[in-house]
Amino acid sequence: MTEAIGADVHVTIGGQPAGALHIQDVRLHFGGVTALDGPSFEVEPGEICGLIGPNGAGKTALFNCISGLYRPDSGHVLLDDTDLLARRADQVADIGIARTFQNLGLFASQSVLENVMGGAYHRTRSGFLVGSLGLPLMWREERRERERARGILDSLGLDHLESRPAAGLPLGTLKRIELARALMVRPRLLMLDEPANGLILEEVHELAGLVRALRDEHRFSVLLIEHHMGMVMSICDHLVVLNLGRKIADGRPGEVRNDPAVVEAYLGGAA
Ligand SMILES: Nc1ncnc2c1ncn2[C@@H]1O[C@H](COP(=O)(O)OP(=O)(O)OP(=O)(O)O)[C@@H](O)[C@H]1O
Repeated sequence: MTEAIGADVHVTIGGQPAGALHIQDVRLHFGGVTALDGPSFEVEPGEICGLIGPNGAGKTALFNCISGLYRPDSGHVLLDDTDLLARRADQVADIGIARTFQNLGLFASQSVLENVMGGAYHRTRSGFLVGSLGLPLMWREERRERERARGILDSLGLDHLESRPAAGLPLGTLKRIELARALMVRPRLLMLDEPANGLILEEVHELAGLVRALRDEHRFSVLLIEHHMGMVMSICDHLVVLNLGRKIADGRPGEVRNDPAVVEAYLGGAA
């Protein structure tokens, strides 16, 4: 079980204005497989946009294009006016893009605090390893980020776990640790890849409330891949539906929910 989190979450993550994400005609092939067949859409600053669709629709492929892990064959991906396709995966955090992974990206043997601090690695001039050699500037950087990580853990009700290794902690707790690590980026756009996967219903409700509370307080934009329709419908302002690499719907959740193409491609199949 995860600890109860109220809707009133206060986290010191530092303010950066939310970014608008522009996806324009993105195409990506793997040999003969078309992963992305030209979807275009916008995520407005501060909105929670759900990216849904059946298995193999291209959702994770698009996440990987945004976060620099895949290079599309053509198209444009921008955060405000910054061209993300000109950046490497290790550079996108610098402009305020944070993501979580479908299968968790935590280091099992590291402590919870070390895992969360890893989210700020890009911010330090040296990296924490050099800092541990004792150079004063690096040491101050590390201490500053350590305090920020502690503040975020505290706000998410995880502070009592900071010295524990990630290994062996319940899945719901690990998901929140990953979220804490993403917050260390001071996100302008937070990308969540199936955060509810594997959680029990009560944990999904808690997570949904937490994501919305964080967005309400910090006004970052959220792009959410999620198969759990209860979570999607309860927190998304906007939905984009992919099927076979193409966008088949784009609009408010209530409208998209009843779109015949969506019912046919995805929601109907899941019902
Ligand atoms: N690295 C890769 N190599 C080859 N094919 C890939 C690769 N990544 C994705 N694909 C293919 O691209 C298509 C889209 O996959 P993707 O993982 O983006 O779907 P998805 O919508 O995230 O599905 P799911 O909901 O199951 O996670 C699929 O046909 C997949 O097999």
